[in-house]
Amino acid sequence: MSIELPNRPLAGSIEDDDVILQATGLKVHFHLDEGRLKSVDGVDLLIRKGKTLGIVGESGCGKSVTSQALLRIVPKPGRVEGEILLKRGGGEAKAEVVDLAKLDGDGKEIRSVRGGEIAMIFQEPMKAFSPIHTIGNQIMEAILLHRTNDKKEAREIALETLASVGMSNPKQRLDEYPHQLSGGMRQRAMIAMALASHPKILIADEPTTALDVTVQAQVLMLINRLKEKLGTSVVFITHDLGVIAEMSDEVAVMYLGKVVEYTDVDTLFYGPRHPYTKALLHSIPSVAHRNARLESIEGSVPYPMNLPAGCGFYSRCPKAQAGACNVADIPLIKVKDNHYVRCLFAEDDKTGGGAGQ
Ligand SMILES: Nc1ncnc2c1ncn2[C@@H]1O[C@H](COP(=O)(O)OP(=O)(O)OP(=O)(O)O)[C@@H](O)[C@H]1O
Repeated sequence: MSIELPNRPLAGSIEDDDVILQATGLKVHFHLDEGRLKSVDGVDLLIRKGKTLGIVGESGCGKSVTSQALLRIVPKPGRVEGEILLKRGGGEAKAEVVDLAKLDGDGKEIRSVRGGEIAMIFQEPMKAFSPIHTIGNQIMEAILLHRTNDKKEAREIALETLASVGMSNPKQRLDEYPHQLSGGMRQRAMIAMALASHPKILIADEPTTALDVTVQAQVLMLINRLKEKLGTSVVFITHDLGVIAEMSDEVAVMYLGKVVEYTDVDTLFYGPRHPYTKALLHSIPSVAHRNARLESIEGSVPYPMNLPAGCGFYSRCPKAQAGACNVADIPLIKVKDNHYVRCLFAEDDKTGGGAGQ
């Protein structure tokens, strides 16, 4: 497939060696009887080799639908538009760039990408497993599909993978059913299944939200360790900025279907520019300000249908100016190298006001 390479809305593109996926102008609109629901509305993302891109924002801002779009598993009547350029192959052969947005969502090619180049883990592992097959058979199925035709070898790889995610008694687990495992162990088994096919990209959508704090910390550590060892790129989706700090190299802050701030993790915490990012940061407890009152962001994320013109954060923003912010869509503005902000006043405030202030 020949593809015209896009311009560079962010610091880099699929032409760069370290970029494995580039989404440009990604939209997911649900065409409902009541109107068009714009869940994702013009998102640009870069996934770099061996790095973690964190996607953060409140409930309903479009994080999960963005990840569904990357795998082309958006439920009907959702429609994916824009470009999702993925490098496939590599190694001996030259990598081929494929636009996942143009593929048939049920076709052979996207099915080989799912669980091949890109794997996904969710909050609820029961969604990933069939209750009627053993853990071993399900992990082996992924291996037989993407790595080897030899059943004996596939069983050995499944065993190794289960051991590598810290599963106790991995040999016994192979023959157990998902309901026989604890929540934390099921999460590990799902990570093993996702990694068994050696994906280039692992998408983790709130994988630890349902776990207790200790198990959560173990699973996060495990993902970071495996990322280092295997060089996997990770897209980590969460509403929790503490988790973002621990996991991410770069961060996209989403609000109402759009990326409102995009930068490296240090800049996000120590020099945020978007009023929404600042509000999010002020709503988490910090060790330095343990006694300070926590601010919550007033109001809620509007429903993404029949939205008025202008900035999506207008109705909740302390800096909003009528006649400026509510007139036309606000572009993502580059404020410095690898720091992009969707706010007309991003350049005014160079002091940041983040977690370190
Ligand atoms: N299948 C669907 N049909 C119609 N609307 C949907 C569908 N899935 C999501 N939406 C809507 O799209 C918007 C974005 O949803 P999404 O699940 O991506 O948000 P999110 O940021 O992941 O939130 P959460 O953290 O609660 O999962 C929401 O307004 C949601 O109601």
